[in-house]
Amino acid sequence: MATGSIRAAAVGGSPSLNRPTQLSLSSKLPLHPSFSVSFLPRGGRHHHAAPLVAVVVRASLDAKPTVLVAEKLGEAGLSLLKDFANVDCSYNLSPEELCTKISLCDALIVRSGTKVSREVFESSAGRLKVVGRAGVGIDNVDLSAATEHGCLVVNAPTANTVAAAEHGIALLAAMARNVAQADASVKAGKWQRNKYVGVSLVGKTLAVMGFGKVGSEVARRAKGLGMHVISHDPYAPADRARAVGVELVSFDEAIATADFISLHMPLTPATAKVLNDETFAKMKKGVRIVNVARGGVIDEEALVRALDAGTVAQAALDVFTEEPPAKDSKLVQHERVTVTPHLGASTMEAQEGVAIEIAEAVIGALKGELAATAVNAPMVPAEVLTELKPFVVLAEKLGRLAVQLVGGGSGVKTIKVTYASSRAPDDLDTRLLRAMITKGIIEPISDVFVNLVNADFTAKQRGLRITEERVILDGSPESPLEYVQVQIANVESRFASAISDSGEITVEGRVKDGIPHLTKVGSFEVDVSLEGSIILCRQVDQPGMIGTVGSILGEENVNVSFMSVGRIAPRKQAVMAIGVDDQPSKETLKKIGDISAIEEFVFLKL
Ligand SMILES: NC(=O)C1=CN([C@@H]2O[C@H](COP(=O)(O)OP(=O)(O)OC[C@H]3O[C@@H](n4cnc5c(N)ncnc54)[C@H](O)[C@@H]3O)[C@@H](O)[C@H]2O)C=CC1
Ligand SMILES: O=C(O)C(=O)COP(=O)(O)O
Repeated sequence: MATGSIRAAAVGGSPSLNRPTQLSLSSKLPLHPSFSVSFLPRGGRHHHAAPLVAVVVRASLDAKPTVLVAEKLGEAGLSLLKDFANVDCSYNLSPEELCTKISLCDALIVRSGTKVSREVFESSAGRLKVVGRAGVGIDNVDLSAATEHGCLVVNAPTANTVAAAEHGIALLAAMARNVAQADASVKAGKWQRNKYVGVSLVGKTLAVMGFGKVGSEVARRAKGLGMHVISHDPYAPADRARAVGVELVSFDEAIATADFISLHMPLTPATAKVLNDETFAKMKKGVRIVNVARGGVIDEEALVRALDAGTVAQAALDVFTEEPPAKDSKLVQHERVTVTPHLGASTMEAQEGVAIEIAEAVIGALKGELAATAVNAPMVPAEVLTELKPFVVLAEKLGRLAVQLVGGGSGVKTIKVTYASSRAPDDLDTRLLRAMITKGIIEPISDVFVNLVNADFTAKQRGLRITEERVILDGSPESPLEYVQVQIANVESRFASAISDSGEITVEGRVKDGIPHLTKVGSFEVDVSLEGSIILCRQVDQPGMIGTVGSILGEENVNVSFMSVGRIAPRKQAVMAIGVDDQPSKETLKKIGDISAIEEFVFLKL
C-alpha cells in the first residue's frame, strides 16, 4: 500500500499573494461569519451513495449584509448590490468618518481615492469581510492588515484595461502635438502656430514599461500608429510579447533607446521611484514620458529637474504621488507637462464594466464564495475545488477533533498533516486543506475567525508550526486523496488512547461515498461518519457493550448515527466510536463513564 517518497514542507508565511490573471470560478468557503457551508447528501443523511449538494446556510436569514460604497460606482453595479444588500453610498468620507462607519459594514467598495488603512480594519472590529476595489491598483488598500483581519480583498482587474490603454495613447498623441497647451493658448485669445510645432510618432521607439493587460494594449495600438515598440517586464512571457510584435528588453536598454516611455507597471516597493535622477540620466536626451500607472513610480522632483535640464522634453501624467497634487506643484504647472486628474479608467463603458465586475465579486464573497479576483487569498481552480469539496469538510473536522483531544495544558505547537494519495505531489493542491485544518484547530480554542485568507497568518501568529507530508501510494489516482492524517506532537491527551505509538495525538480520516469518515484514532482503526458529534470510549472488548451504551443514549432520546469498534485483538482493548446527532446531557455522559468496562471516554463536538 503506502510506498514511495514523502515530501515535507513547513508552513509559516502569509498566504500567497500570487494569483493567476484569468480565473473563472468561485468556491464555497466560509468567508463571512454569518455564513457557513454544508455539503448535504440528497435524499436523506445516511443515503451515502447519493450525490452531494453544496448548501450555503446563512445563520441570520433576516440580516441583509451592509455594503458601504465609498466612491462613485456605475449604476448597473449599484443595482446588483441593492438586490442583495443594504447599500450605503457615502462619498468623500474623511478617514475618521470611514473608521466610524466601517464597524456597521460587511463590505466596502472603493476606487483609487480612498485609503483603506490598517485603522479601517481595526475599527471594523471583525465585521468587515470584503473590500472591493472597483479597478486594478490595490496600492490604496493595506493588504497585510486585510489579511491579518481575515478580510478578503477583491478587485476588478479587466474591465478598465482598454480605457486605461486608450488614455495612454490619448496622452501620447496629445503630448507629441501639444494639444493641451495649444488649446489653452487659443482659448486665451492667442494664435501661436510656430510655438506648438510637435513631433511625429511614426517610426519612433516606444518603451512600454510593464507588459501586462494595459501595457500590451498600449503596445498593440502604438504598433498601429507605426511606432517601433519595445518593452521591459521581468515577469511577462516573451512569446506573448512576440505575438504582438514586441521585443522584451532589459530596463537599461528600454530607457536608453526609447524616444517615448510609457509606464504600465504596478506601484510596488520594487517599482517605487524607478524613474529617478540616476535613471533619467541614462535616457536619450529629449525623451517623452507618459504615466497612466501610478504617480509613485516616478520621483516627481527628479522629473522636474530632468524637464528643466532638457533630458526629458515632455511628460504626460494621469497619476500623481499625492492625489490631488498640490495646487502649486511645479510638475503640474510645468509648461511641457500635460496632466489629467486620474482619468485612465473613466469612460462610461469602463465604469459600467468595473461596477458590475466588483459588485459580482463582492456579492459572491459575501455569499461565502471565493471570488475569482481575490487579491489576498490563494486561488484554487474550479476542477480542483469540486474534487476537494468533501476533503475540505474532512480536513476541518479532523482539525476540530484533534485539538479537542488535547489535555493537560501542554500547549499546541507542532501539527503534522499527512496526505496519502496516488497523485503526483504537483497534482494535489493542499493549500485549501491546510487552511481548513488550521481553521478546525484554532476556532474551537479561540474567538478568532479563521478562513482561507488568514489561516496561515493566524497559525503563525499563534506560534503553530504546521508541517505537511505526502505519502505517495501506488494505484490509480482517480480520487485526489486516500486519507488525511492530523497529528499534534508533544502534548498530553484527554483521551490517552488517541496518542499513537509514535507519541502524537493522531486522527485520520477518509472520504467514503462523498462523506467524510473518521477512520483512525491513535493506533485504533474505527469507522464513523463525521456528522453530528462523536463519543469515543476505550473499553475492554466484550459482548454487549454496544447495546449498553446505545440504550443509555436511547433513554435520553439521543439518536445514534454510527457505531464502530476498533480493537487490538478480540477481548483486548478496543476503542468504540459513536456518532450522535444531539449532545447528550452531563448525566448521560456520566452514566456511560460509569460502565465498568469503560476505561476512558470523551465527547467531541464536530
Ligand atoms: N490611470 C488609471 O486610471 C489606471 C491605472 N492603472 C494602473 O496601470 C497599471 C497596470 O495595470 P494592468 O496592466 O491592469 O496590470 P497588470 O498586472 O496586468 O500588469 C502589470 C505588469 O507590470 C509588470 N511588472 C511588475 N513589476 C514590474 C517591474 N519592476 N518592471 C516592469 N514591469 C513590471 C507585471 O509583470 C505585469 O505584467 C497598474 O498600476 C494599475 O493600477 C490601471 C487601470 C486604470
Ligand atoms: O484601476 C486602476 O488602477 C485605476 O487607477 C483606476 O482608478 P479609479 O477607479 O478611476 O479611481
